Amino acid sequence: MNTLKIAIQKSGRLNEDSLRLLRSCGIAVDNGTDQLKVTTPNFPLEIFYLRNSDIPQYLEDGVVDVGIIGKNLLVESGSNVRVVERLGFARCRLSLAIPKSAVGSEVTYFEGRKIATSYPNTTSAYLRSKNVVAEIHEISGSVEIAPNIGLADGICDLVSSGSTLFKNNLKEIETVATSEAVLACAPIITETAKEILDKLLFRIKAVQRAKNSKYILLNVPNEKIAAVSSILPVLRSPTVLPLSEPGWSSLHSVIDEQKFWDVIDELKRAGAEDILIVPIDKMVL
Ligand SMILES: Nc1ncnc2c1ncn2[C@@H]1O[C@H](COP(=O)(O)OP(=O)(O)OP(=O)(O)O)[C@@H](O)[C@H]1O
Ligand SMILES: O=P(O)(O)OC[C@H]1O[C@H](OP(=O)(O)OP(=O)(O)O)[C@H](O)[C@@H]1O
Ligand SMILES: [Mg+2]
Repeated sequence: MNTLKIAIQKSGRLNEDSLRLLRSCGIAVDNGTDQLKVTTPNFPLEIFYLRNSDIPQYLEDGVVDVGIIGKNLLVESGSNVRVVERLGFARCRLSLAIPKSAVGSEVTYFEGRKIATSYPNTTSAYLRSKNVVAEIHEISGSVEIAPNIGLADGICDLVSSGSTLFKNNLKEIETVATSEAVLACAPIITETAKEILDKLLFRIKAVQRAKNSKYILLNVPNEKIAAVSSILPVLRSPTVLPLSEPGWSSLHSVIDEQKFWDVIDELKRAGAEDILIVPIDKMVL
């Protein structure tokens, strides 16, 4: 069958955002609560709903062509798998943490001590790179509890808001790696799968670009158009349309949302009024 086989986490932190991404690419997706393998009616995809931790191996073996997983897991599995696109969700970091009451603020704290983690390979590589010799105690979940029950002197685990560390009386001392969800590709895929992947990537990029950009409309007196335009961090020169009120124009353009906040005060000082910022659904350049 001429399809691209894609692995998605069956349930957990990546599931919802992965499905949302495919849907925002115009692909009709079933949520996979009953079936572990579904095809999509309006795009040549075969979706495999799998355990997150199994996806790197399925990719490496070529059972699936691509998969959405956390970069942290790819690094840990050491698999020969290519990242083809960063997806910007499930952002977190793998960090070292120790009890709040412990004296120490860096990795050397762990010299000759015991560290609990679900990421033994990444953790030992980091300790090696820092010339620290520590004992690694591997556990598969609820790692933050380990120091409190005397299982280890500290941990190396994923942190996002930091609330799990806080609740367990731990303090973060060093970031080992940062992570986000990525689209990863098997070492070898067929030409047909590659063509479908290119189409999927084209859509994903259009969606990602749109997410970070906003459509901006503002009114400005004609004599201030040049000044306002020079401040706007836009893709190209803005569209200028006359208002029915003589001497005034409306400026339209696309801007990076973050940059907009940096220049808002300057824009107002230069004469911009009635500023509207509108979301963009898709953006093809
Ligand atoms: N607190 C967090 N904030 C943001 N992203 C996170 C967080 N915790 C984990 N992640 C990311 O989400 C991925 C999936 O985590 P999740 O806890 O859903 O699955 P899991 O328990 O690791 O795997 P499995 O599906 O095999 O049970 C992780 O590999 C990581 O990339
Ligand atoms: O910094 P925070 O926002 O508190 O998030 C960090 C927590 O999230 C993850 O666990 P998860 O909730 O996925 O539980 P799990 O160990 O069962 O996978 C991670 O292992 C941390 O425990
Ligand atoms: Mg988890």
